Amino acid sequence: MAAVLRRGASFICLGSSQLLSGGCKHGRTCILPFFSSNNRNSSSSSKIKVDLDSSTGIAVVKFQNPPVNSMSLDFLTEFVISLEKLELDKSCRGVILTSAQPKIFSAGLDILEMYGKSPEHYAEFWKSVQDIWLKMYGYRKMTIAAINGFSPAGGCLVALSCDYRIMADNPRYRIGLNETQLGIVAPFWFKDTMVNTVGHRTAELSLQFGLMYSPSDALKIGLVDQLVPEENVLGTATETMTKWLAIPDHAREISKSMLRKPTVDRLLASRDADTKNFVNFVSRDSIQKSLGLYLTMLKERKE
Ligand SMILES: CCCCCCCCCCCCC/C=C/C(=O)SCCNC(=O)CCNC(=O)[C@H](O)C(C)(C)COP(=O)(O)OP(=O)(O)OC[C@H]1O[C@@H](n2cnc3c(N)ncnc32)[C@H](O)[C@@H]1OP(=O)(O)O
Repeated sequence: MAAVLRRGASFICLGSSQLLSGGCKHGRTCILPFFSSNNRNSSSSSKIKVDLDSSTGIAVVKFQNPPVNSMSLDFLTEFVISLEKLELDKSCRGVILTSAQPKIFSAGLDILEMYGKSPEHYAEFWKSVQDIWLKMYGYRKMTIAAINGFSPAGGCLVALSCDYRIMADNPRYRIGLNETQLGIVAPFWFKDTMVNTVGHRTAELSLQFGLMYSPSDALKIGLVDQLVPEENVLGTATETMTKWLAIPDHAREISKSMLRKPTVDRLLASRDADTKNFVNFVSRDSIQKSLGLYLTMLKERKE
């Protein structure tokens, strides 16, 4: 398995062992072109666009998986590769996640990856969901979610896994872990991430009802840290990142690790069991029926 990277005008082919240390450990082929000019490095796979300004150390990672940035297996693979590459890049100190799609940060996991597929496919998909959360929640560099639209379920998890969340103050947007509304269950590590952010009681209400919060309600419960006018989301995220980067990296990193490592270790200790649980759960006829009804509902809403 090889990945082809292009730096400036040259192409580099990487074998899987290099990918383990330098980027992809997922055994999937990826093509990530790089264009350098002055202090900026831009790379764009089909679903993730990375723009790194090495003079500030800030990378902007944009989701570009229209129409709704649903997190398919391909999306998750490209996403984790981009984060791994940035983590290894010494010129990068902080990463801002945002969406290239209007009005949607991410619609969460791609439901089609959990519907009507084989157990082997479900297992592969779930491992990629675990990978992205493990990468993000334990990420060594500073991360900010610049939430410029709807952010249900997996989209909310990605935002929760960042160190700081800035959301567009648009009363139409919603964010939350709405899994129960689909007839499915947020796994324990989604729950842990929520509890660590908003506290146990709020998480109890939030997860059981599958609550989706308006930006102002999300701010009240601490699900997001700051609201700004929609057009200022990315600018504010960049200013905020600059303030965080005034803290020495090693001190911030160790503090983050002390707080988050026990939560990460819990999944690491039970990844296989968690995957089996997911496959068994999602393969049930009743769960497939719920997901099918939900997909139909999404389509009929438009008619
Ligand atoms: C013993 C028990 C142990 C328990 C063990 C636990 C096991 C674990 C269980 C499983 C856990 C899974 C965790 C799941 C996490 C998730 O993320 S699930 C996904 C949740 N997401 C949603 O509910 C969002 C649904 N989408 C929307 O609400 C809206 O689309 C939107 C985001 C608000 C955007 O609205 P709008 O702009 O109006 O666009 P639409 O017209 O609705 O959508 C456009 C097309 O996109 C399709 N689509 C939307 N979301 C998804 C999605 N998440 N996946 C796949 N496809 C999606 C939508 O159907 C439209 O399709 P077309 O009609 O074909 O155009």
